Amino acid sequence: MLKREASNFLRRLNCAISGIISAFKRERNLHIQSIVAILVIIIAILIHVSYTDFMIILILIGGVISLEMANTAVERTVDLITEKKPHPLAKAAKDIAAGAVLCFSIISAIIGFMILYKTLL
Ligand SMILES: Nc1ncnc2c1ncn2[C@@H]1O[C@H](COP(=O)(O)OP(=O)(O)OP(=O)(O)O)[C@@H](O)[C@H]1O
Repeated sequence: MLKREASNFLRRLNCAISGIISAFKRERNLHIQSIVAILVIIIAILIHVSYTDFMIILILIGGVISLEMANTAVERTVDLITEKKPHPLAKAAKDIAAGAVLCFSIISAIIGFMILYKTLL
């Protein structure tokens, strides 16, 4: 029983890792966001942000990257269903998913600058 649970967990973990690899292979936005994330982490370390601020930065980075991956999943599902034929609902679904990433990215950038400003003051 426990062995089956463990094997199911490993199978799901393997699927999730495949999903991450698949998204990173094809999504240019994820490459850009990852480079920005690495730069932000390096700057945060160099200017000695507080432990709490560093955790906030990690949550924001995780949020942006996770939302981008969810956006990618929406895009691929829409393409699968519509076979890339134009449809107003397909447009709405993709635009709303992209809007969610934009909202969180803007909030993250604002919080990032607030942390930078507070730390350098
Ligand atoms: N089937 C469709 N019907 C109507 N409009 C669509 C459709 N597919 C895409 N669009 C419009 O084109 C825009 C770009 O779509 P696309 O699938 O190229 O996504 P993207 O945001 O450029 O992401 P990526 O380049 O990573 O695939 C969407 O945001 C949407 O407004």
